[in-house]
Amino acid sequence: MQARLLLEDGTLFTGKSFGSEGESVGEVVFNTGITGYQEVLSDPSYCGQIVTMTYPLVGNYGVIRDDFESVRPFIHGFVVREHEEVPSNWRAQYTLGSLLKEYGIVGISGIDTRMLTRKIRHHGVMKSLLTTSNKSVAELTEILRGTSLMTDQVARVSTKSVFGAPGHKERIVLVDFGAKSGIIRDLSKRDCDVVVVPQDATAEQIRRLAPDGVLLSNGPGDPKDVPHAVEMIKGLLGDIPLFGICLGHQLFALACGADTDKLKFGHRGGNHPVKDLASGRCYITSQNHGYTVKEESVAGTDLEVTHINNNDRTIEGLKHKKYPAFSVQYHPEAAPGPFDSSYLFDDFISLIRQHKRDNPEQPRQAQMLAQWKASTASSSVSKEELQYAKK
Ligand SMILES: NC(=O)CC[C@H](N)C(=O)O
Repeated sequence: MQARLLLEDGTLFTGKSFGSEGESVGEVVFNTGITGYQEVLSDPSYCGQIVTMTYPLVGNYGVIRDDFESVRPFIHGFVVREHEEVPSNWRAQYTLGSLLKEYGIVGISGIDTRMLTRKIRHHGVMKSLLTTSNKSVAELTEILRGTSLMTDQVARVSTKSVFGAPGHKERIVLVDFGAKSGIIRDLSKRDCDVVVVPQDATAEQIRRLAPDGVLLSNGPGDPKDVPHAVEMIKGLLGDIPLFGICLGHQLFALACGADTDKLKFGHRGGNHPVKDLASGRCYITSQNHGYTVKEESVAGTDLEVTHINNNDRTIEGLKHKKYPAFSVQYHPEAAPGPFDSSYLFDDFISLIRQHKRDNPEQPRQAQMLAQWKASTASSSVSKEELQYAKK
C-alpha cells in the first residue's frame, strides 16, 4: 500500500505504508540515533510529532516490550528509509510494522530521508501530514492547512492518578509530564520511594506526600503550554530539593524568571556533546527537545548555567544559586544510552541528603502537619499534635 508525506512547504514524498492505515498531522522532526527506534517510538515527549530516523535501516532488531519507555507509543507517525520486515534478534517479539499497526500509527518507508532531513534543517521543523489515503494533493493540502498542531500533549500523556513505585530510601515525587520509564528505573535502582503524580498536581498536593525531593520529568510540547506547572514549581522552590529533566528543566527555568524559545530543528539523537562548565569535561548525551532556555534570559535571575551544548552552545544545564535545585536539558536516564550522565541521579540524592543535614529540625511528619494546618482554613491540628509529631 502507498503512503504519502506532505510537508507544509508543499513537498510531497511518496513511499510505502508499513504501519497502520490512516491519516495524521504532526510536526515532522528527525532523530539521528543509529539504534534506539523503540525508545524513540515509546518516548511520550514525541506526542504530536512525526519522526523520521536519519539512519537508513530501521526495524532490523525488531520490537521488544522490555525496551519501551512508556506503556504505549504516543508518536504521530514514523518515517524511515528502509523498514526491515524480518528482524534478526533472539529477543525480538514482533516487527516494527506490527507495533505501528497495533497502536494505529501510520508509517512510511522507501522515501529519501536524507532529503527530508535537509529540508527540515533548512526550513526548520514543519507541520506535515502522513496518509495512506488516495485523496488528491489539493485535498491533502486543505486538510494540512486546516489542522492545527496540538497544544495539550502533556495532559494527554501524563498519568491521570497518583501511583507508587515503592522503595526504602528517599521519597521522590516524580511529576509526570510524560516521564520516560527510565527515570523511574534509575530512581528505583537507588531504592528511592517513588510516588508519581499527574502533571496538574499543585505544590500543596505534592507537599502532602512529604517528599524528600521532587523530580520534574521530561514531556512533549512547548513548556509555555503548561503554566500551572510553573506555578507548582514556584510553590516548592526553596524548601524541597528539585531536579528537572528536559521539559522539567525548561519549566524550572520559567519558574525562576528565565525564558524559553523554540529551536529551528531541535536536538534529537544519542550523541549530543555537552560540556560541564565546572570541570570542562564533555559528556555524550541522549537528547530529544525542540525548545531551549534563552541564554540572555538567565542574566538577572538566580540561575547559573552549569552545562552547554558543544555543537551550538545552547544551555544544557542550570542550577539555582541559593536553593537546592538543578536541571538538565538532556536525558540522564538515557534509554537507550549513552549512560555518561546517570551520575546526576546520585547528585540529586546527595543534594537531598545535604539539604536534610542543613535542615535537621524538619522531620517529615512535622512538615506534613504544619502544612496541613496551614492549608486548612478551620484547622483541627492542635499545638499538642504538632509537638507530638516533632518528637
Ligand atoms: N524531552 C523533552 O522533555 C522535551 C521538552 C520539550 N517538549 C521540547 O521539545 O523541548
